[in-house]
Amino acid sequence: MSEKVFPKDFMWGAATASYQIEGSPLADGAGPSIWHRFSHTPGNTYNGDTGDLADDHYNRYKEDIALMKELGLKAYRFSISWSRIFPNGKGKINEKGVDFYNRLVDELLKANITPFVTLYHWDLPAALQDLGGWTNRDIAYWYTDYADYMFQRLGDRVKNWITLNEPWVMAFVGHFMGEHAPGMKDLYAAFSVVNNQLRAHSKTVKAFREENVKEGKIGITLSNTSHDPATDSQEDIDAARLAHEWTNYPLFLNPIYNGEYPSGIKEHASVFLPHNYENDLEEIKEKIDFVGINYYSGDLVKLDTKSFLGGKTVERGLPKTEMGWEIYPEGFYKILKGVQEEYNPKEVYVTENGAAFDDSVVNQEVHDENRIDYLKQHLEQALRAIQNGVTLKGYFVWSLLDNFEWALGYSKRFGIVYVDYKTQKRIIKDSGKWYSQVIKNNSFNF
Ligand SMILES: N#[N+]C[C@@H]1[C@@H](O)[C@H](O)[C@@H](O)[C@@H]2O[C@H]12
Repeated sequence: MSEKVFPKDFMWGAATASYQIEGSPLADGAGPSIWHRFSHTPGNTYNGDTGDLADDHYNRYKEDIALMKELGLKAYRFSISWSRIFPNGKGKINEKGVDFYNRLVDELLKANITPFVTLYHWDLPAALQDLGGWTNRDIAYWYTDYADYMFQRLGDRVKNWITLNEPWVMAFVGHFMGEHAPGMKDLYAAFSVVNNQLRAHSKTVKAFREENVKEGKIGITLSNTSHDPATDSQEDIDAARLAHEWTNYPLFLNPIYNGEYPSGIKEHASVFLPHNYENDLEEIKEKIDFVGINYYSGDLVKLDTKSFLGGKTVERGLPKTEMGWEIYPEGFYKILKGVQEEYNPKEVYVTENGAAFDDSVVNQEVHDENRIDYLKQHLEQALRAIQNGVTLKGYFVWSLLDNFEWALGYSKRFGIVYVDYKTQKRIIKDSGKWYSQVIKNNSFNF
């Protein structure tokens, strides 16, 4: 057995998102989000599940923060529901919505837990969707006004800000595949959403600098799947590279760091980018303080001229999680090493990593050895990345609690804490107890 020791002050945390855990989506003057609308539309979610109750975190946040303290979390990543603050997305402010997040932040600080706030985790105010949502160029102003208002209200206590969560998923799963809110199936719309999210992100970074949030840092969280070529043929190598540029961090970091879309996207997909997008690139190029990396799995990519951007994924035959995703820890290292080599961010945080398994309660315990194994294997790769020059400063496990897994509803459990949705009872899983020891020792045995 070898002990894997992390750097001193490594930021150990857990992550959640507003619509996935809070419940009470319309409480105290909040407006509906596109996920409230989407989940209440029959056929859109597993079993017709909605976020109406979820983990009832809106009412149980103190209990959940006590759990975080018991686990010994150093940090907690959560998102703000835009439509609690601006019920119509802009204009009238809902003070009771602001008050909830003020109380949440104050309770975290009382527990000596550092808040990491995600300003947008997919729950757009429905009123803005009625104006075109992320396909409307004006969203960049609406979003920046919302973000700037949050800097003003919480910036005295919240020092770590994430503008957008997984903008690729928002753009393509929500606007091309139609499987997430708002349920569109339009590739041109999806690419305009990419561009408008980048415009909104960079305008917000500028607003953040102007607000001069003392000791504040701002970044973006990006989804990633490790894509390797299925064979060593040049066509598969090219297809894998293109899949990487399209679905992973380059699609957003290349404009942010280099002021242009990745070369493969310009060559093979520029027709889908908005007219005159080039005029936005100078403004989009705006320094950020950290990059958030989300990672779950990897795949192999093979040339397939019938697929978008000419690549289809094939499997390695590895063990899978309940999501049907192959468990590929090596890919975690490749993504972390890759982002450092390609963009050299000042700081990197793993803002999500975790797994869904078929958890069951036995005598009020949850023995999820498979999740412990998944976390061990991935943390080993995270440490390897640090030892190989990656400026990795922290790790947020996804997720603190079992929660609403979007279109899959409550059928998938990612938490290190089990939630009985009927009774709202929380049970710390064996993985939560294991993770708590990792945090306490800043190390683990492998
Ligand atoms: N699926 N899955 C789990 C997890 C999802 O629950 C998060 O909300 C997203 O940020 C990201 O997709 C990852």
